[in-house]
Amino acid sequence: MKLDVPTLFVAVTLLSLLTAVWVCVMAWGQPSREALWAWGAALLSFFAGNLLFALQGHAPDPLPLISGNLACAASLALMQLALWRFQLRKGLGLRGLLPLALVPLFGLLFANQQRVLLGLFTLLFVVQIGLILGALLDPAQKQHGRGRYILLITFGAVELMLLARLLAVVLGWERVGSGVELDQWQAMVFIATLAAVISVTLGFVYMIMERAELRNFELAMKDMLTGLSNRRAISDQLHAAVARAQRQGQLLSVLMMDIDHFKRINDSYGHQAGDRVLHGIAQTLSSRLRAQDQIGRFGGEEFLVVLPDTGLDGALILAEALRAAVEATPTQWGVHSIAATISIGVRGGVVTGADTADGLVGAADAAMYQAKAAGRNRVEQSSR
Ligand SMILES: Nc1nc2c(ncn2[C@@H]2O[C@H](COP(=O)(O)OP(=O)(O)OP(=O)(O)O)[C@@H](O)[C@H]2O)c(=O)[nH]1
Repeated sequence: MKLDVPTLFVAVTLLSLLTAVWVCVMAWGQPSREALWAWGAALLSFFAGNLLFALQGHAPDPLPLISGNLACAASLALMQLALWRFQLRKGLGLRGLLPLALVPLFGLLFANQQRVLLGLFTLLFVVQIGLILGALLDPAQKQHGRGRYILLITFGAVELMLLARLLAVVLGWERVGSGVELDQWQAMVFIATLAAVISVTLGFVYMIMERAELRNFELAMKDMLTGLSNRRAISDQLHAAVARAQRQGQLLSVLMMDIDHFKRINDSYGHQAGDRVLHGIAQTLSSRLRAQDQIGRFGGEEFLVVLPDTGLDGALILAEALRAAVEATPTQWGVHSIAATISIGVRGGVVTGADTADGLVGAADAAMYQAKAAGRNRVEQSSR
């Protein structure tokens, strides 16, 4: 394959500029705009690097080499910054930009030794990409999604290529020319670099889209105060559980619970303290449920628990354990320790074809009101 190097250069340069501009446009008004702007700046820096490398032969050596590598190091530093911003880490400080100072320093020290310069710049990029890979693999970050895998695979491949190049330079296999003319081999490296830049950009944009999607899903299905499923989500889960239990003739229990005298807590300690109590009780309840059980905030201070494969006896035992756990776990609010109790209504047993999700909730709700009437902080079962 014969590559027309000047045409290739124009294509690659234009494409990198266009990608940079579109990423900056995409950043407009986005919640993750800081990260996207940093990424856009990284692409612009990569574009500038291409232009500077092209000055080889037209500007005194090793100026194009040093300035081009400086722009590439800046591009990697900005990608690292973008990732840091995406991961919401506290400030990158000047650490991420430190490697940039090394480029002119190497240039001054080894101006006439192209091989040493090439080796040092390659080593610098290996370290920079290593830091990016480290951030992507950091177990302290809750990371998942396909975008991250695209970044890991691409940066991983580039890191291997750079390590191979470093070895070739050290062993003297890599031909270090005057750099005046781009040869076919350099043109291939050029294309591979552009492909990698486009690939990591797609991965990064995809990561941001995945996060926005997750956030929308959480807003639609989660109760923001307690972190539990909201009314819509727990109702959907109950409908699905009822349909499954009816199909398979299985047991299903439903618990409706309500915090006792919650108004008094709000009136005595304030609404914020009430919110904290709600959150604390939600934690106490959800930490005691099995993985297959579902819990949601059904109303202001009401929770609904759905227990698949559970008959009345098992549900009553669990309800009593939950009641006792809430009673034994007061919420700390400043110097105050706020005690709270809950009343629970239980409806459990085999689900028949005549049962509906609303009917089960109504029965558990009626039992819960019996518990209130009988003195609160207790469990009652439905007679229906
Ligand atoms: N802090 C806070 N309070 C809430 C929230 N949602 C509902 N409430 C309050 O919960 C209280 C419920 O009061 P009531 O329905 O009278 O019931 P209660 O005081 O718990 O009394 P019983 O249920 O009869 O034991 C009201 O004061 C609501 O304002 C919330 O998200 N945060």
